[in-house]
Amino acid sequence: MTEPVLEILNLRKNFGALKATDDVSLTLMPGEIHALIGPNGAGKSTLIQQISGALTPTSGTIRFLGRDMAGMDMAARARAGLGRTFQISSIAPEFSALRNVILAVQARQGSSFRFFRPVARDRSLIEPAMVMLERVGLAARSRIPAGELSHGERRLLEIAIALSLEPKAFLFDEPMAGLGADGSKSLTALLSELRHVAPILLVEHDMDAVFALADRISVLVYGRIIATGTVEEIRSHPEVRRAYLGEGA
Ligand SMILES: Nc1ncnc2c1ncn2[C@@H]1O[C@H](COP(=O)(O)OP(=O)(O)OP(=O)(O)O)[C@@H](O)[C@H]1O
Repeated sequence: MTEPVLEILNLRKNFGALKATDDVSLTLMPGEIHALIGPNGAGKSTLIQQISGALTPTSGTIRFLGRDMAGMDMAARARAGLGRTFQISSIAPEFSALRNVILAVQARQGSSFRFFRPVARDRSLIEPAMVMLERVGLAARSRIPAGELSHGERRLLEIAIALSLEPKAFLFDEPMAGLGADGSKSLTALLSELRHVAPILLVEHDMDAVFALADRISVLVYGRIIATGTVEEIRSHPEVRRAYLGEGA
């Protein structure tokens, strides 16, 4: 049987009396996009933050590639292959798009032997960095300072940086936020391909994107998962329609 890449078991996070995560169990399987949807305040960010290591669960287990992540901080989880973007921006605005990706490639390769070498002329860093920029469609913008890129382009640059770290799973927290229709469309196409690089746990309010992308959807309401299923199962689920999508959905 195929093992999940990420497995969450009976996770709970209390903020005082508030059960922000209330006995959540879910899996992320190889090759899939698993979308997590729910109304504002349902606990989506709280859940993602526990997976990334920004918040410590009250109880429960998070396993990544079979390993219990309890006690691992955010950096250790990132090194283990948990790729996360959109909440902590890792972009240096004064550096070119290329240089931003080079720094990530260098971090991945380990920089100790390169310390005194001029990074900008090191082909073993430039070539893989350009491959990442090409993959996200930013190759033609490689020389532009990151601070001058559009909002949508910075999203793509964040993905190129995340890709350089060779993730084994992606956590994407509202990647479509603030993008126009064109930006959402191209990011949707990119995420659809990225699932083959590493599976994606996707928190997203843009339901068009969710319905276009998700292999499975879990619906979170008041910290609890009320349903997990395919797009069709979730669209026709009576409790989901009542609690979240509305009867017109
Ligand atoms: N640090 C905190 N201390 C106390 N309560 C918190 C804290 N962080 C979140 N909460 C509460 O936990 C609940 C879940 O919040 P969370 O931000 O995870 O929801 P969300 O589903 O991500 O919402 P949104 O869609 O608006 O981003 C909310 O009631 C929120 O007010």
